[in-house]
Amino acid sequence: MIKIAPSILSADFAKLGSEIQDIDAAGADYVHIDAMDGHFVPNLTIGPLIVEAIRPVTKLPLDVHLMLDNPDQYIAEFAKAGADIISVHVEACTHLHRTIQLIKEQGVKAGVVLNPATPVQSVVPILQDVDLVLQMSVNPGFGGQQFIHSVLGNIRELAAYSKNAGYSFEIEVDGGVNPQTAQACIDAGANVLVAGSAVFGKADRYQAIQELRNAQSET
Ligand SMILES: O=C(CO)[C@H](O)[C@H](O)COP(=O)(O)O
Ligand SMILES: [Fe+2]
Repeated sequence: MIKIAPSILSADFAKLGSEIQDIDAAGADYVHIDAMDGHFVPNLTIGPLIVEAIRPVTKLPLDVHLMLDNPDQYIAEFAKAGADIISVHVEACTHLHRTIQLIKEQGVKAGVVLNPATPVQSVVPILQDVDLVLQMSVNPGFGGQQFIHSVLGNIRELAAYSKNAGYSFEIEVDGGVNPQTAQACIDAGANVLVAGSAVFGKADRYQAIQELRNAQSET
């Protein structure tokens, strides 16, 4: 079962509540929320205040992607605001096990994120502790970028690990996912597709989500 996580980075922020209700009614599985600090990535976006405002609007799991230099400092706040999944970049964590433990202590699911140039080896020691691995398929910071095809090798590698006993993590891919690139992601072993412009950029969100979810069977 392929899950679709529309990224609200491409939503109309002037009517964020109704944008989220729209993708909820259209069959989205998660609401993907990109928190950026202007340090780890060259953009500033969403903080816990917005997550708190979104929480009553939907029952969908809030999938929070932290692109912050010091994620430990904000994990409790995002959890308190209503996050269901919190993912941190391996490149931003000096003590990764401690950070993943901190997320779990808040009673939420924990994910680890890899940039396109980060080797899978860097997250292997944490795979038994995480609920989700998020493979970036663009360099983080902005929506609407081109999918980097070399990450498919990483997804295949992660999928091979996920079949081993003791591992139960989802494989999520984020950046440049559209009906053309989704198929390769699914075939490589991803089961959660993040899509910003490919969902919020379309007038018919139901059709956009269906096209992504069914990408595998289109061949
Ligand atoms: O984490 C992100 C960017 O750092 C976003 O989730 C991602 O870029 C989604 O946008 P799009 O599908 O338009 O590429
Ligand atoms: Fe993201």
